[in-house]
Amino acid sequence: MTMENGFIQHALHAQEQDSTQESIKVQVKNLNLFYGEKQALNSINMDIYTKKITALIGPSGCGKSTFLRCINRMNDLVQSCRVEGYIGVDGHDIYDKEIDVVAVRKRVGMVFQQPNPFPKSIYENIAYAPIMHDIVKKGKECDELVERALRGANLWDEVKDKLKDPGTALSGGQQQRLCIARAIAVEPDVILMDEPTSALDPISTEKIENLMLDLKKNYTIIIVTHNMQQAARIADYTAFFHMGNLIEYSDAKTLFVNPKEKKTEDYITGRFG
Ligand SMILES: Nc1ncnc2c1ncn2[C@@H]1O[C@H](COP(=O)(O)OP(=O)(O)OP(=O)(O)O)[C@@H](O)[C@H]1O
Repeated sequence: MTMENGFIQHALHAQEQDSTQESIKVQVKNLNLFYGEKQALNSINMDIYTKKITALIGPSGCGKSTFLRCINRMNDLVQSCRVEGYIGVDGHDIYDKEIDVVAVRKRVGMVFQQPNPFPKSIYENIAYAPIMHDIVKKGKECDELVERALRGANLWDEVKDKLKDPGTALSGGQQQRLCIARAIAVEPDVILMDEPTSALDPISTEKIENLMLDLKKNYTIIIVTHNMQQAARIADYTAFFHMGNLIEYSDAKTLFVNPKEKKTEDYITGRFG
């Protein structure tokens, strides 16, 4: 079965399931990651739930971004990196030798810390990947998709009259929403966000946070953030990492209000980090 077919079958199956139950979108089992000799992730086990926001928090260098990048195989681009263990997206092992990495990255999109629009027009920033992946043809169909993605990222009203302007001419916050529009244009299931607001002012940050709350109606979102207030504001689930270990993972309220582990408590109360 191809990954695409598998995803469709899973989606149909998911519709048949009780919608009040949490379903697992990403399953991580015994994940170990090495950069050369150095182990950066130690035996991580984690179920990430469908259409929820999961925040990854922890002190600098604890492995949050490394873990995030495993979920769409971005670490493949790091030569010294070796991954052991299992990551399933909708039950498909994304590290399976047969799997198409391009299909994985289409299902699992990514938004980075620094907004990184292509040096192309606003329109082309959105249209490029869907045309490349044969999701739409040029013309009306593509115009509609561009509008849909920009509306989905709460950017349409601000850019609808200047779609031919360069994406790089937008403000930082608008550029980040353009990158989110670009990510959703290929209709992913999961969106990974690596500190998506850390380069933005408070007003742009609030817009992105509100956008994330909108997006989780349709997508599973996993976000790395240094900002614990942000995690507390938007996350349904939160995972606390420390020195490559997953120390505690639970619904966000429990983790912030009633953590089980002393290390978590020390971190969230600012005793280290
Ligand atoms: N490309 C790489 N090559 C070698 N080591 C790396 C690489 N990327 C990360 N590391 C190391 O892996 C560990 C985890 O780094 P990572 O960037 O995942 O942490 P982080 O929790 O996201 O940190 P920060 O919050 O500062 O971004 C660190 O010790 C880091 O130095």
